[in-house]
Amino acid sequence: MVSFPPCKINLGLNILSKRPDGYHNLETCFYPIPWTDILEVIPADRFAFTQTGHPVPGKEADNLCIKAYELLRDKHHLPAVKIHLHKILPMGAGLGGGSSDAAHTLRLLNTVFHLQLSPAQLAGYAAQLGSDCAFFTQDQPMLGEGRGEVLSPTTVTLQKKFIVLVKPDIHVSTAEAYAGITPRQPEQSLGTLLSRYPVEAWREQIKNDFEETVFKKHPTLQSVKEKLYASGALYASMSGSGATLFGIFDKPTNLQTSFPDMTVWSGGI
Ligand SMILES: C[C@](O)(CO)[C@H](O)COP(=O)(O)OP(=O)(O)OC[C@H]1O[C@@H](n2ccc(N)nc2=O)[C@H](O)[C@@H]1O
Ligand SMILES: Nc1ncnc2c1ncn2[C@@H]1O[C@H](COP(=O)(O)OP(=O)(O)OP(=O)(O)O)[C@@H](O)[C@H]1O
Repeated sequence: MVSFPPCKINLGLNILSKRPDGYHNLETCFYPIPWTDILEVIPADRFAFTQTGHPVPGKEADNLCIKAYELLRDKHHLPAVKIHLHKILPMGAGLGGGSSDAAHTLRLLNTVFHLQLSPAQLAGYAAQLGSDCAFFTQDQPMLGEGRGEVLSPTTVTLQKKFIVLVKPDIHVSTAEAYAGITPRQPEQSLGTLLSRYPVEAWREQIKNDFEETVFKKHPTLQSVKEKLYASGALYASMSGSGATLFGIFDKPTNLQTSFPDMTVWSGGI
């Protein structure tokens, strides 16, 4: 069985406090974007993992698809499978591609082997694989709290809008980005702000707390954001801990020629 793990953008990202377990409490709105990897899981005589497309850095055994399989195999006595991942999404990009692959491996295993795991059980397993993973057990925008795994529905919608993602050739480590932050409680919750204002007004209201320190270290990212606004974006921001910037537009917009040496994706929602 095949699935298409999508990526996400973060509409706003407030880092609220540091936790005793070393993670940070945050609030964000995860929004799914239909730019995807391709993932196949089929029953097999022996376990095998193959991978094409962009090479995934690190040891193969650390691939989140394998970690996801091992997690469910140990709990539910799964038979062997063959997993194939075709990697399209940029990595270390703030788009959560690896997290999505992990969650979609769980979802495929649930379906292929009729495990009948509930959405809550799937989200619980996913959260063991990474803070962003639980979100990808859902297919709609969600508010994320806790370390990102406490999810609740939101009415925020970007329907009929167009998104441009720009990924410069810069890598930002998530752990390092968190280490550069001084957490603080915002005056108004992100959920309230997102529902109260139209996209055009978010520029003054909604922010990503990582931008200040990450932009200081990589000024190119600030200039990409400015160029997105200059190109007509209603709202532009960095996603996650970077380095992808996104712009939300009223009409189809293709900016590859504006960012010739960067990876650009654009599409409707
Ligand atoms: C930046 C975001 O993408 C926003 O959605 C996420 O918070 C990152 O989530 P993720 O990549 O799934 O993160 P994990 O793999 O769980 O953690 C990577 C590292 O990021 C830091 N981390 C992550 C999430 C969180 N709420 N607080 C943290 O401090 C920790 O140092 C952790 O060791
Ligand atoms: N299936 C996978 N796809 C991508 N990366 C993977 C995968 N499995 C493990 N990884 C490791 O995870 C790292 C981060 O990948 P990912 O695509 O999740 O980054 P990201 O978009 O920055 O995530 P986030 O938004 O959570 O910060 C990679 O550099 C790689 O070493």
